[in-house]
Amino acid sequence: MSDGFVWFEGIPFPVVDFTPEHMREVQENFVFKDEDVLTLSFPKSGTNWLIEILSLIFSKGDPKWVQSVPIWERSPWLETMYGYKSLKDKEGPRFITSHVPIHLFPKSVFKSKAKVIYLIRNPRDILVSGYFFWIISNFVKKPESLEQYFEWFIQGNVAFGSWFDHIRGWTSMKGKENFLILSYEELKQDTRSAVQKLCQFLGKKLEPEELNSVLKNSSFQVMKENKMSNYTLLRGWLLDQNNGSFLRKGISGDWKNYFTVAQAEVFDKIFQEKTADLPQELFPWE
Ligand SMILES: Nc1ncnc2c1ncn2[C@@H]1O[C@H](COP(=O)(O)O)[C@@H](OP(=O)(O)O)[C@H]1O
Ligand SMILES: CCc1ccc(OS(=O)(=O)O)cc1
Repeated sequence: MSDGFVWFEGIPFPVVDFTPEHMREVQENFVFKDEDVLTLSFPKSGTNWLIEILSLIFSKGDPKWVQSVPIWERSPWLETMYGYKSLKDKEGPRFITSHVPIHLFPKSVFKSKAKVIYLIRNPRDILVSGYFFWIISNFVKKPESLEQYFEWFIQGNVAFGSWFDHIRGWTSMKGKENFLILSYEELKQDTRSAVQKLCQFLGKKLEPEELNSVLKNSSFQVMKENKMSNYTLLRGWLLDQNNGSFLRKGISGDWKNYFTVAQAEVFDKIFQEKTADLPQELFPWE
């Protein structure tokens, strides 16, 4: 640890439960199984919403599991020491979460038939969401202002590095049979259709009332009140005791309330430069 991050291969990671040695161990030794379901994202893309939906799909809409087991135990965060320990010898199908960029990820995933879901979100909303989350967190460098965090974000000096590199890396898997790209925006716009798409990808069939229960129990309001999913259990340790909320607004386009006109222009320019050669259908918000 040096400046509020742990650095591994030139990329900043959180300081709690991460070490470079451990990151190397995960990269070299974690073995994926064909039955695994892997949620991948850049932080603040709606990762925990997707985990809640997956938990409910596999429970056929029964909320018992999401109401009794913390979200980080249901789909542990692979690159943390805690997550790796709980996952590596676990029997049966596993839910696994990761924010690691593709070039530092365990190679075994590319040989397995594990179902991989990459969640993407407008990076402007990720930036704003990240700013409000990291200022109430105690495990990454805290920005002093949104202006400062804006600079860090476009330079890639935030937890897990550059959003642009992250999506370029992972979306190169587009088209593989076991790889699904889903956006926060499509989840928000038509949650029912997005959940049906997930079910199809996962080979799961839900009855209409089971689907309704998935939608109800993964809704923003219900998740915000579920202490197994709203991260209030970590208050006073990884999160500030009284400030802010993990489930903050849960909307698309909130960046418009925070970016100045100049920041919006700078971001547009960088976005265009860095994504010009990528399939534009990856970015449904543009
Ligand atoms: N059920 C839900 N519906 C909509 N957004 C949700 C949600 N659960 C979490 N989110 C949003 O997802 C973001 C967190 O993402 P992650 O899980 O990757 O850290 C937060 O965004 P905001 O800060 O914009 O509200 C949070 O509010
Ligand atoms: C407090 C542990 C925690 C919770 C949620 C996080 O968000 S994200 O998964 O990185 O987007 C990070 C850490």
